[in-house]
Amino acid sequence: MALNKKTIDDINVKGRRVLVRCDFNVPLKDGAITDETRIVAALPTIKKLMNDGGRVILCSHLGKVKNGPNEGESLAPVAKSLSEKLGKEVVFVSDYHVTGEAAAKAVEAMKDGDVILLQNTRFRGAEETKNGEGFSRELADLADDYVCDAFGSSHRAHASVAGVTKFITEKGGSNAVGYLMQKEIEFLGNAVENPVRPFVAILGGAKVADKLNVISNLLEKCDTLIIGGGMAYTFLKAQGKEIGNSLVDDSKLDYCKEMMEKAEKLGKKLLLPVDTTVVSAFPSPIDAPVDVEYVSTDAIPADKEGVDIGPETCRIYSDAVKNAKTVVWNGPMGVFENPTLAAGTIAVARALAETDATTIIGGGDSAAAVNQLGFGDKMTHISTGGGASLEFLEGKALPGVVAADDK
Ligand SMILES: Nc1ncnc2c1ncn2[C@@H]1O[C@H](COP(=O)(O)OP(=O)(O)O)[C@@H](O)[C@H]1O
Ligand SMILES: O=C(OP(=O)(O)O)[C@H](O)COP(=O)(O)O
Repeated sequence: MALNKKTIDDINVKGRRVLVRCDFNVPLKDGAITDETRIVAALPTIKKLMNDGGRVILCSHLGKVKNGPNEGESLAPVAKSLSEKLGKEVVFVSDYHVTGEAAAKAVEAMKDGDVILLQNTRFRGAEETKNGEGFSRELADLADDYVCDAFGSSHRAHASVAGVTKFITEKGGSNAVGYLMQKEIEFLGNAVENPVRPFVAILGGAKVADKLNVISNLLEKCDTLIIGGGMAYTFLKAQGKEIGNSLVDDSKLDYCKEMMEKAEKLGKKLLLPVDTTVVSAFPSPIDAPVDVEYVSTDAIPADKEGVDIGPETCRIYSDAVKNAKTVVWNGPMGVFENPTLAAGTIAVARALAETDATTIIGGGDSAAAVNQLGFGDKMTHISTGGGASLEFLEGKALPGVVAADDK
């Protein structure tokens, strides 16, 4: 699938300041990066721009930043990892203002081929997430050209993904996409344009509100839709079941009912867990020892929380992917970070590893899960985007792609 957008092969960056939006939203534990997939995936674009003599200004978000700027969501560990991987110091601008005086000074000191990393763009709050013109302009002021290589964030119309391009254009610069964007879109486009059937989609994880929305379009494309993880309980509640303290989006109960009706009307299989692993309290820290019970989804105790699919559901879901020819999976089946709650995610990962289907895994945590559990090299493609790959598969335009200049 050809992407009719300007790419980094179409621009000459020698001596120019190039702002590069990456998706460095990596999982962290005690300040250490637990999965570097997204960093490794960004390297080809960064190296190309360095080798061409560009002055590479990297930016990204990390986490949701719900309580304002904080060291726990600083990009400092990413700068360290990048420096090691590039064999050259990546200067980290730790200023929480992201585009302040410190950033301007660091940019001014750059020589051709240098790389710096700005602080977490979400430290600017709604200015970033509401695509604010002021912050977009400040970002553009730091650079001559802009490159979007943040595939995992390309479904977000945020200042550093979309808004910034308007001001780069105003000053006569180029807005291009990087190699990772090209690679992801070409691969996903080819795999799902005419998917080899049966086509099974598997959804899980914790970003319930976001991901419930993709189901309507996905049902039209796939043959079977499997729901696990934190996504499942809103469906179960919509069926009138008790879900205890499990994750839920109460505003989506009617929507879930509609989706179950839609699946039936279209003759598509929509699989929900028949049993679930429950705990009395969510483990803290997440990998702390925990006592579990396995219960039918018809009998979840009101004071318990569902944190993984149960053993019978593992069998049903593994069976459901056996004869698939294309599988797209986004979102872990349970709280896989805890070894006691990883069984569902392991079962599905193993089932995918054993099929001869084209298997596409999307999402930061899903990629981390598959890699940590040792199935990474058994999958056809591990996408750096979860929500982004789902929206792309739905056929939606991605703001990060739309904002790039046409060829
Ligand atoms: N039943 C559940 N309850 C709470 N959290 C869950 C549940 N199942 C999975 N999760 C969590 O979902 C997170 C991943 O969700 P998400 O960000 O949507 O996936 P991805 O990054 O792959 O797109 C993991 O941290 C995992 O612990
Ligand atoms: O991790 C991400 O998405 P994903 O969990 O869907 O893979 C991206 O970095 C986007 O992050 P966001 O969902 O906080 O905007």
